[in-house]
Amino acid sequence: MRDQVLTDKPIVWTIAGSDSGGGAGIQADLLTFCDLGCHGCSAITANTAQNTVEVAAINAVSIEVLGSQLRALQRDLFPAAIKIGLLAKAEQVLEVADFLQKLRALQPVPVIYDPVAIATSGAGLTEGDITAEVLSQLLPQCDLVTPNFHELEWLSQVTVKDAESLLGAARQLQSEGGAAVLVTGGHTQLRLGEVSDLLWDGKKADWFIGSEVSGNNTHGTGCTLSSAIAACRALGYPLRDACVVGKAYVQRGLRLGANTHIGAGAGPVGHCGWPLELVDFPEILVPGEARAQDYGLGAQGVAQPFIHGFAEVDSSRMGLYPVVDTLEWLQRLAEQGVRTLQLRIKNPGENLREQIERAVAIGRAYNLRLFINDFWQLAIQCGAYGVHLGQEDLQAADLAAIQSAGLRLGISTHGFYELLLAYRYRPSYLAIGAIYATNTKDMSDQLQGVQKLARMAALLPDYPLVAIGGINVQRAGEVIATGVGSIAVVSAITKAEDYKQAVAELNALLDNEYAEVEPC
Ligand SMILES: Cc1ncc(COP(=O)(O)OP(=O)(O)O)c(N)n1
Ligand SMILES: Cc1ncsc1CCOP(=O)(O)O
Ligand SMILES: [Mg+2]
Repeated sequence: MRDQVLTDKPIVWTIAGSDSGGGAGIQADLLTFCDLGCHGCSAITANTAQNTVEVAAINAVSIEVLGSQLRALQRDLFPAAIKIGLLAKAEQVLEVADFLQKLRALQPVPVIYDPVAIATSGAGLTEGDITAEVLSQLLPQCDLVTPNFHELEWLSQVTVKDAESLLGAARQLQSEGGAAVLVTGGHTQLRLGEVSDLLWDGKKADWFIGSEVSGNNTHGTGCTLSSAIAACRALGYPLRDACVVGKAYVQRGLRLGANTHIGAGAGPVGHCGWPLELVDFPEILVPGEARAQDYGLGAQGVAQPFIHGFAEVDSSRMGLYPVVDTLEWLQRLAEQGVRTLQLRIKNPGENLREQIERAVAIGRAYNLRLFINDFWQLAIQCGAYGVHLGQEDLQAADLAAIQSAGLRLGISTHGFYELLLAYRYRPSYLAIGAIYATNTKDMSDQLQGVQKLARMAALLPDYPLVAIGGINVQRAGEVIATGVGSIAVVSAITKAEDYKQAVAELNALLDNEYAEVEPC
């Protein structure tokens, strides 16, 4: 069992400077990798002499020393992701860029670069200027670069004075090197009390809004953030999920580490395990909300006013939730006592309205929680119990109309980022998928797995959550154990040899879990 756990750990490298004070650099990176379930390896670029109040020396290593570490790692410990921190001179930048180019030709590896070059005091940390080498050689080998405001100004050559110029600088940097840009807001607040990061990936801008934590233990936050993002990428999380979890990990370290006393100056940020509490996660800014203007999102055309708070479902545990495409299935399953159902018609004929009207009538007759997938206008017109919408539908649908008609709203999500984004609308439930591979719909690039589901479900313990995708009688137990109150299934019922037995077995698993959670 122990071996199994160890071999399952993804390998993450940090190419960075050692901080003799133990708060930043390699030391912070390895603590982060370990906390987030990865095996950390290191290639040291400089043996810095520092404590919590001063950087006394940098002590860059030679190209030979740096290169020999990288080559030794490559021979035996191929990385699932790489974090780069302090590169102390131009030759090091070129050595690492060249190495990465060859390594990534063998196999794609996500690379996250935290451009550490200026200390908080303003002192340069490099021997000479490395700007040209970073821009022309290193950034093209990186997937993400995580500058703070000063580093953004340095690399983009754009003066940052507000949200608009910040986005302009991020766009400039991204277009230059090709890497996505996450601008960290720890040093400058655009809104009082908020510490917000901007992600620009070349297509879309996202603001992740965190709340300020009072306290002086902030040393190593940039290193920790970029390492946490690298760890999450190694775990297979897409970029946005990795950024959101990384920010939450740092926030948790700031919050729980605020009262430790280490050194006379800025103490190290805490390393406190996987973030499982919603309080540490950023809010994702939604266009149309009041503060969007302060983050430069006010001028983007006519944003839909931000609508939140939809009619509630009567229980956070909606239980077994079959998703079916005919009225016959609705009728059959209602007769079996199933209470939560969805009508999901993907090839509508001319009688769509009539089908929805009849579905609503069945729903009323059996007192169902019946959700209509996609067709929200017809659902409103027919007086349905609720509608289910995907992420893309959120932009197109008239949420105000759904809300004012009193319909419940369920929203699909595929990871932390979408979960947090959809949660801002306070829908009636949030669906998470696909948990496993499924033949019902191509979800191959959006598989979540049970461990990630459990981590997402932990954030919203009392909120109605639905898991979907590849769930069957064999797998339902471990899904229900994550704490979700509902499992949505298609083929486990519609393709079952005996659908009545499938309903009974899935219900028994749900009842069993609920009985264990709720003492009578
Ligand atoms: C309960 C539940 N969860 C997710 C989905 C998927 O909805 P969506 O993302 O809109 O995709 P389609 O179902 O329209 O293909 C769902 N239908 N139900
Ligand atoms: C509609 C949908 N959305 C995410 S997975 C999925 C299909 C689930 O079907 P099955 O239960 O047969 O895997
Ligand atoms: Mg849909």
